[in-house]
Amino acid sequence: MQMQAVDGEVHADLTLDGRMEGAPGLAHGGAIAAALDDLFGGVLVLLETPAVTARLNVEYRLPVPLHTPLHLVARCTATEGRKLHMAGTMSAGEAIVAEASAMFVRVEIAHFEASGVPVPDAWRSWGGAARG
Ligand SMILES: CCCCCCCC/C=C\CCCCCCCC(=O)SCCNC(=O)CCNC(=O)[C@H](O)C(C)(C)COP(=O)(O)OP(=O)(O)OC[C@H]1O[C@@H](n2cnc3c(N)ncnc32)[C@H](O)[C@@H]1OP(=O)(O)O
Repeated sequence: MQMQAVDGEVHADLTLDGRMEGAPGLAHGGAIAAALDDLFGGVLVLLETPAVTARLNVEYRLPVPLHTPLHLVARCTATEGRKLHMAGTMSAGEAIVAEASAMFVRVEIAHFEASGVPVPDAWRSWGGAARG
């Protein structure tokens, strides 16, 4: 998913296809949640903060059709120690089809390095969990 930073928010355009089908012709709720969670990952890049999803809440407002352009927007609404609160929307045209809120928790880069797969070099200059 291609993301763009606009005025402190992260925007993305996405069209879901048959691989993301739930009910016939409609997007699977898990795909909608994954897209919004991924977008919150983009907010972390904007903030240069390594963190992970601790809690994700999705409100499914309308069925999401496949093969239809969707617009997603996310931002960080508050920080509280290691906790980052996120909010985002997915829209089809003028209609908001899903809204998400999430709590991320800042971690050290070592959290990701534990997988054994190298992290991007840029992440090493970011502030980790110790940052206030
Ligand atoms: C991931 C990318 C990051 C870098 C950015 C690059 C972006 C690149 C762009 C795009 C790439 C794609 C990026 C995708 C993005 C999606 C993100 C994911 O999918 S992340 C995978 C799913 N999430 C996990 O795997 C977490 C698993 N959980 C943990 O590792 C731990 O539980 C962790 C770190 C969340 C907390 O563990 P503790 O031991 O470090 O800290 P404790 O003391 O337990 O919690 C700290 C505070 O948070 C609260 N807390 C923790 N979990 C909570 C929960 N589930 N609900 C409510 N509060 C919770 C606690 O009560 C505590 O609060 P008090 O400080 O006491 O006030």
